[in-house]
Amino acid sequence: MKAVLFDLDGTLADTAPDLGHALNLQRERHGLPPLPQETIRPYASHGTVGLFDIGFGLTPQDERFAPMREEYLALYTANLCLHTTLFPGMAELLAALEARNISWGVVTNKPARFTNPLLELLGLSKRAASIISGDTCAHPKPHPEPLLRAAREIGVAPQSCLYVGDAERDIEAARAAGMAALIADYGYLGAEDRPETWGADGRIDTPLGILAFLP
Ligand SMILES: O=C(O)COP(=O)(O)O
Ligand SMILES: [Mg+2]
Repeated sequence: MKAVLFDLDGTLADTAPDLGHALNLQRERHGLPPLPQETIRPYASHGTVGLFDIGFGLTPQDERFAPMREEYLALYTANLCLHTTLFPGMAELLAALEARNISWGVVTNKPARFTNPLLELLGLSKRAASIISGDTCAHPKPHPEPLLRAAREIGVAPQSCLYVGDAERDIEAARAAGMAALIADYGYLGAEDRPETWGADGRIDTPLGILAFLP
């Protein structure tokens, strides 16, 4: 393994508190009471499609979806990093990778207008060897293109990359890209998720667990 690539929401950083905060601000605007964070958390790796399902019972086919999404994204922009932190152990893991000369990068479905400022606020922009967002390539995950783009930018073969994610589309994308894949069990898995059927190479319950899969 020459590089480790991370999903962002639910794998690298615990973004659910701020995603949920913005959702509750929007619910308040629409006369609805706040939802508990535990209710929102399992939807936090599924973008506005997931958040609007739990927050407003809206699907992308609904004509209210697009204007509501704009309103939500403005609220999230204004509150991007109030409560967001790296998951416990992640800072130590990144330092351990750098000490071993293993490159690391981020491949997320989050749009770049959020990914880039967030990684800057977390102090990671200059350390990441590649940062690929949901709108960097023509197709987001589960398409392999964003993962292949990251490997190309880092200058390593896909077969030498390990991808870590917390949603089925992450593992699907890694498989399709020819990369090894780990499931972050500490992320935003939902009650209906069946991670044992996703075909991953392993599961970790803490970021430092990744080290066991590296040379
Ligand atoms: O914002 C999203 O759609 C999910 O982001 P993730 O791919 O980093 O989990
Ligand atoms: Mg995720």
